[in-house]
Amino acid sequence: MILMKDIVRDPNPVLRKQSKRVQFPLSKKDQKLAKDMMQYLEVSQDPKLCKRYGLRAGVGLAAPQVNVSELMAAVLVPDDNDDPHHPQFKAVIINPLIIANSVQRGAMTEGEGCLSVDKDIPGLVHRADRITLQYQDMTGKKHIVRLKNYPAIVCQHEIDHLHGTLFYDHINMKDRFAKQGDEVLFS
Ligand SMILES: CNC(=O)c1cccc(C)c1Nc1nc(N2CCN(c3ccccc3Cl)CC2)nc(N2CSC[C@H]2C(=O)NC)n1
Ligand code: NI
Repeated sequence: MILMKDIVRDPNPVLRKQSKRVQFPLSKKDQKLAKDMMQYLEVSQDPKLCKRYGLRAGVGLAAPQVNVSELMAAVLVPDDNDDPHHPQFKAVIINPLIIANSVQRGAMTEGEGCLSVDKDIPGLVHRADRITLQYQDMTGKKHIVRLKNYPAIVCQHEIDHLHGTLFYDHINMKDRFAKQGDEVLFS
């Protein structure tokens, strides 16, 4: 089970490395990693279990955050009314590729948090509002999905981790909450 002690913190250089492609069929190690990362998100989103294991709640976790420089991340974006049975987007995304970005930009009004960044870094994190994401699932099957708003933001945040980018790299430090043109803001 992944616990907070297993999560690498900024400025550990592993968070700035380029991850390597994952080969199929998945090794036993990669299968366990994928399951453990998704389990972390599920446990962290259950208030009782989150408290019991001393976790920080998250909707995304990337392999470099647990010290594995591979192109793999788990994403679990719950449904708005927090219905655990119908998440907005739930997937282990392997060798992900953003194959299209909307011109329209988007950002979360409250900014972003990251399990690997202990301090709060306020500011709008400017991203594409919609993306077309290609990834392989744990069986190696290729998927192409179109995402917008929260799920799109989370996937961009996690895919950034795979290429050594952290969310605050996208904040305009001179004017942290300045909108970029007709950027969509949502909470
Ligand atoms: C500095 N201001 C802020 O952080 C921030 C502040 C307010 C609102 C938002 C929306 C903010 N932003 C933000 N909030 C989240 N959570 C909201 C709470 N939630 C959660 C909490 C409890 C149970 C279940 C769940 Cl679901 C877990 C996820 N997550 C992310 N990110 C950025 S993309 C990856 C994702 C991530 O998992 N980070 C650890 N950003
Ligand atoms: Ni993060």
